Amino acid sequence: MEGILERKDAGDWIYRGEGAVNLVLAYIGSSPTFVGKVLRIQKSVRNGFKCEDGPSALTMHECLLWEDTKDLVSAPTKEIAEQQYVQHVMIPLLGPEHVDAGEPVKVESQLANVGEDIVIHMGSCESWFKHLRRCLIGRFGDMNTPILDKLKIQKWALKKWGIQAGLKVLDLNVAWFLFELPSVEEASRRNWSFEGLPVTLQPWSPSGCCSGLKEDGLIWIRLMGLPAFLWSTEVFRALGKRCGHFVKTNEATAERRYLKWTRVRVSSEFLESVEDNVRCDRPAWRVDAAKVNTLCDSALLISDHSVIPNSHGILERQICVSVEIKPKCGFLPLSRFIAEGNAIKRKITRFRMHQSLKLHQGEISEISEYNPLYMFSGSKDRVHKAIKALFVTPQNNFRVFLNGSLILGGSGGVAESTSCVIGEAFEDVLKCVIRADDGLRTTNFLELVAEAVFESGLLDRVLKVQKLDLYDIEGAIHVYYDLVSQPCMVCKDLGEDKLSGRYSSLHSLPLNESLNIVRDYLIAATAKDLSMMIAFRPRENGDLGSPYSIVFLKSTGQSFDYKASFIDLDMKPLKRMEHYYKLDQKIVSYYTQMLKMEHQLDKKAARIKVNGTLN
Ligand SMILES: O=P(O)(O)O[C@@H]1[C@@H](OP(=O)(O)O)[C@H](OP(=O)(O)O)[C@H](O)[C@H](OP(=O)(O)O)[C@H]1OP(=O)(O)O
Ligand SMILES: Nc1ncnc2c1ncn2[C@@H]1O[C@H](COP(=O)(O)OP(=O)(O)OP(=O)(O)O)[C@@H](O)[C@H]1O
Repeated sequence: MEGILERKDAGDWIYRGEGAVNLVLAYIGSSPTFVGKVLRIQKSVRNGFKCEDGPSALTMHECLLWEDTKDLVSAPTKEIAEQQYVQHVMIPLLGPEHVDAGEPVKVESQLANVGEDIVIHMGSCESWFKHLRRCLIGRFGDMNTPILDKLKIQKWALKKWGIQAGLKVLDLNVAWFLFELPSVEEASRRNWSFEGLPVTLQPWSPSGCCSGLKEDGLIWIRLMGLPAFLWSTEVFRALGKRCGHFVKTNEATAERRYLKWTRVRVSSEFLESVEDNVRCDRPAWRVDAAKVNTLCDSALLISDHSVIPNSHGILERQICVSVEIKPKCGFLPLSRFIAEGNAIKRKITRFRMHQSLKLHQGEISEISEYNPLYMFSGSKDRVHKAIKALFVTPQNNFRVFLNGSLILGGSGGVAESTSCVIGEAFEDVLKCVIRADDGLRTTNFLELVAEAVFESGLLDRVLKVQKLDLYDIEGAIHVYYDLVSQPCMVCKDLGEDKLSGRYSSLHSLPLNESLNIVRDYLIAATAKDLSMMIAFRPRENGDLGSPYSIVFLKSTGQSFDYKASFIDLDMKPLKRMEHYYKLDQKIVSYYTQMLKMEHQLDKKAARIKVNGTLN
């Protein structure tokens, strides 16, 4: 396995799908590190989003909002912030079994002192060794050390070691920092402490690192005991620059299949090449809307949830069919802050109303009969009805994969309604999965999906999280403006006095309550946008113990192992609150106008019927 994905690796990755924010690639190569994984790469919206490596990936107000989740607030990049959000916010709510997140920091601590061996070309690392003689490795506290601010450490080091200039600090990972300094003498003279944490400094010398020369001019380097070194963007950057040529990692490093996700270093050439390769697989409008963000130097490696590995994490040559369901919001809001004119929101689902607007805007060609209230009803029959409606109109809410390849639904976007031809082709492909006569396989398959959705009980959890949105956007938006210390635009537009009007109770909440409301609203927004993937593998007679749940399809007498997972648990940006409010108003106002028009047309038609004229 290569530590950095380079241009030559791009051919091993093929298009799997995409949403508004990420492009997802599936692996078709043979490296054990990547088999059974997908790579999630950030896109940059054409109007300007940049992958920034600032001191925090969050805005000042977001830092305030998530201040109780320290690891999230201190995340240096947007991508790490996403990981931390899944880890610390969504997993506790949805349960760890079905969320693919793990924790990179803790993973390292499990392996502390194991060491990380890589091979580099001897000839190319001379300058690196020279450079390293001027470097110290500092360990601040232990692996439980809260994330430390590199700038603070830099200031501390400058002051303590009396260095005027030439000090560089590299944030290696968690408690580890690499210091490059003009002279290591002053620093290594004695033990130090930083904010009460003991600081251990060690010089990084080749003799301490190398475990022996290889005959072919290659050398093994042990990277200071912590595997995370290899997986740190900064270290890869340093290695790339200073060693020139990174050849491979040792077996143990490569055998990290048990990790649920990892950040992988990617070169911009890899990203550019991948972008070229997959362009023709992407929906044209997605290509126009966003391109791969080649400024990012890492991507997320996540388990491929469309396939089921065996209990040892190995993918077998067995048929695996999977469904992806984006169930959207599963309840009707009750908030007392919903304006009278918007009362329709209490009766009609947001999904249904949004369908009308989407149709009007040409985003879809047909209204879906899918009803999220059925999907979340907890009744098997209704879940079944919901799944059948999704099959008929998959849009971006339903996809089916066979061994990782899309066999139904829209690749990276919205699918047209399922035509007879598509339906027949699907029925045919199901031959290898469902043992039933022609014409019955799709019906049985949809029953299997409904059974698993119902059995798993996962949607109950999702609904609970969605319902954290107690105030509806019509309430939460007022609180938002207070949090960001801006005049409330909603009160202004409504001509309300913020302090004495209908929303004054919201505008006079203590800060901690305001924070809770907006935080819960955003968490609920994630839960309203997530997708669930369920992968099925037929159980053969004699299959012994399996780590997966089992679902029995009565109509065909078949049993299936199934694995259900959530994907797309991204944090929603705080500033999107305004967009949420505007979109909500637009959806409701379009729908109410449409109802009015329909009503008028009905009346007119009734008059024609009675009078036989248009008057
Ligand atoms: O606002 P919605 O309900 O239209 O949801 C958006 C989705 O549209 P949908 O209606 O499901 O087709 C939208 O899906 P598409 O890109 O249209 O497939 C995204 O999921 C978007 O989230 P983000 O921009 O990736 O953070 C979603 O935005 P959020 O509302 O989750 O922020
Ligand atoms: N872990 C995974 N295993 C298998 N397929 C995946 C995985 N993650 C994502 N995909 C596929 O890639 C597609 C896009 O991924 P994802 O939903 O994460 O993108 P996004 O840009 O965050 O989406 P959205 O715009 O909906 O927020 C998914 O619809 C799914 O088909």
